[in-house]
Amino acid sequence: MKQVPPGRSVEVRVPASSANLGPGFDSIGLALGLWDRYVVTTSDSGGLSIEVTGEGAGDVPTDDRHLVHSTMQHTWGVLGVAPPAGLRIQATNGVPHSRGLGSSASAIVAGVVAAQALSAGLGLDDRDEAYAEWPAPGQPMPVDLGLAVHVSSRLEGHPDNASASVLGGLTVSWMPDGSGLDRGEQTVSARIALHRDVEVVVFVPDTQLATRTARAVLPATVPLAAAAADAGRAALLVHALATDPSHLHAATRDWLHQEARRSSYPETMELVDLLRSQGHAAVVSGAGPSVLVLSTHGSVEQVQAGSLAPRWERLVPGVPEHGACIRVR
Ligand SMILES: Nc1ncnc2c1ncn2[C@@H]1O[C@H](COP(=O)(O)OP(=O)(O)O)[C@@H](O)[C@H]1O
Ligand SMILES: N[C@@H](CCOP(=O)(O)O)C(=O)O
Repeated sequence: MKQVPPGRSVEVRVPASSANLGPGFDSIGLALGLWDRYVVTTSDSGGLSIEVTGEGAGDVPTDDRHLVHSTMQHTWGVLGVAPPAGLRIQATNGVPHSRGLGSSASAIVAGVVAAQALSAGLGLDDRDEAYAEWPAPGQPMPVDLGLAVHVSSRLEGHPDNASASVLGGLTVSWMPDGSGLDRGEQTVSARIALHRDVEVVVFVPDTQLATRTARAVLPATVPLAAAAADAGRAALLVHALATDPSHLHAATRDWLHQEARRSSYPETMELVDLLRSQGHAAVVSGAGPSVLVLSTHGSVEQVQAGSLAPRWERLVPGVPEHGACIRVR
């Protein structure tokens, strides 16, 4: 088996994401302009070194349990290459953890694309011909984004966050035969151009909620009427985001997951209810507890938390056109 060579270094930047956007549960995602940055370097001396600054510093493990590291090992297994003898990961994290902003997906995507990039030129596929020589520092390093969507979605367990972090912008993801993530199907994503007027506001609380905990309260089955209503609104949501933002308020109604999780994030729903009563297209961001408002450039200043403001940090992060970026160091 070929081994990832020593002496390679890449810089990887990956954006946050907001999943669901109301009715698009487990399928629709939007990249947000909050970024994690990693420098990943291989060496010929054994051992692992991980340094973390920013979000998660002091909380995430800095040994082989670190999510970026474990994801890289998994990805090298998928690619059929042996890991390098030594690995250094320097993380500067800007994506808040356990706030419904896709931090775990960002970390997983970083691990997948870093592993792909560092294995370039090993003759693993046709694309590799171009990397017979390791590129000069500063060069962008393209990777197979379709593979990145698939591998990161399977590791994350749902494709909405990971797809947006890989591709940027607005994404809709699905499994071609519809039988779910746990049977090995390829995950596919469509990248949809956002209407130029769309702008987003995010309200981030101090409190955290693990996605696993928020998923545990969801029912295994839902009434047909709820599924039908969400399907219609999800279709309208794509139209509203791509073509006609005047429909955003109606398009962000959801009957599948937000009410079922209300007791997990009462303050989140209090803010969602307040903003929606004022006509803003507010939703729970991912599994919460952050709140996302889909607005327009002209209306964004009107999107305020009012009397609830002290509990929330208000951000206008922008929606990046591109997702994960990889450069040679
Ligand atoms: N950049 C990162 N580096 C290492 N671990 C991370 C990173 N981001 C997230 N994680 C792990 O993922 C957990 C949060 O994941 P999750 O509950 O899915 O919330 P989120 O909505 O932020 O994705 C963190 O507690 C941490 O264990
Ligand atoms: N579709 C998922 C999205 C979870 O997003 P996160 O950012 O909270 O991890 C869900 O709603 O469970």
